[in-house]
Amino acid sequence: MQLKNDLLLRAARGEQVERTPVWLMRQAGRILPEYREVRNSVSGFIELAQTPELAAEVTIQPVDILGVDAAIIFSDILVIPEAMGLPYEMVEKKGPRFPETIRKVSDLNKIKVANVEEDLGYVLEAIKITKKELDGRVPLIGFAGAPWTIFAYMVEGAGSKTFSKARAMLYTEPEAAHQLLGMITQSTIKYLKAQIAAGADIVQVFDSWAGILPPDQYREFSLKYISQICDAINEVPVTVFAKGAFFARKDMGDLNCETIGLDWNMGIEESRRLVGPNKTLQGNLDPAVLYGSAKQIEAATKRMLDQFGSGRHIANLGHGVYPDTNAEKVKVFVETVKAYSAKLRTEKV
Ligand SMILES: Cc1c2[nH]c(c1CCC(=O)O)Cc1[nH]c(c(CCC(=O)O)c1C)Cc1[nH]c(c(CCC(=O)O)c1C)Cc1[nH]c(c(C)c1CCC(=O)O)C2
Repeated sequence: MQLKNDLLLRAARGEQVERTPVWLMRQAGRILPEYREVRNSVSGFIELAQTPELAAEVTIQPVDILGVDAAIIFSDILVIPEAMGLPYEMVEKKGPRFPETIRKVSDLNKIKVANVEEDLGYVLEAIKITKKELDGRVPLIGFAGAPWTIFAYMVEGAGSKTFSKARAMLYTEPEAAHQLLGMITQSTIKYLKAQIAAGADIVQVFDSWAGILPPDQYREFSLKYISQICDAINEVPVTVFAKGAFFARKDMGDLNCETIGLDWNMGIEESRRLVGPNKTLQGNLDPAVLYGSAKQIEAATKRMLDQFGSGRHIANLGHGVYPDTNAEKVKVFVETVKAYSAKLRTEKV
């Protein structure tokens, strides 16, 4: 099916665009009252994510309501550990929890490489329904967690400020760590390929906990596996977002992917120098700017667009939108990107 708005895909591939495409990480979710309504009609997040018709509905809400240039499939990065044999719970107001964890070599017997069609069929079905209902309005983004971030949850068993158990394992059980990272990587490649076969137009890898590793360990235990994923996925453009990995930007410039996500601590001009000219950059407005006035949001968004200039860029926040953000403020961000980038790009030509 021909897309009516393919700005995101063209920007990812480095082609000319009339204006900068814009979407928000975590756009499908609690910032929208319409989401909360659907969410309240079921037992919780997991049931919602596992009901393809409802997952498709909340995936499309931000396209209708916020006017973003892409939909991202409603799911979670933690479906991979579940498909590998470690189920998760979503504890209200606290986040994910794994009753079983991996800490040592023998624990690897509890898990397997995911059987994607069988165990994640509900995500693939949600993608198919979403594609049909979007009817080519905007591209659909598929996603997965980066192996290191998934490892961190599987070992730690929950979110954490330090992920000290996961970090300890890199020293105490490095071989088991590599085995687990390898299994996650294989599962993730199968999963992303299945999402693409089901209709995802582009995929993003989230390394949310990149920033807690020292640079040498980041290279050995994270980038190595992200690089395998990038090499395996050639069907659609790939985006890598590694939160806090400011020290790895130069290495990320060598990844076999189209787009690198920046968080809001990463300087834009410095990132362009480090990453080089051959990648699209995505980001990176501070999500807290959306707590400011409409005037402040407009000014900060314009400043960001000026800094990215006429180079390859997809506008986004520097991390997921905070759940208590007012949706009207998100619209100010989206509208400002659309209007101001169109003006910048016509002036520059
Ligand atoms: C680390 C991570 C997770 N999940 C995700 C990441 C990587 C991105 C990031 O760094 O933010 C990714 C994710 N999670 C969700 C999406 C859906 C699509 C989107 O709108 O971006 C995506 C892309 C839905 C979700 N995932 C979750 C919710 C909230 C559940 C609810 O409705 O109560 C949603 C909408 C739950 C979740 N899931 C996770 C946590 C820590 C939590 C609890 C805290 C929180 O709510 O943010 C793990």
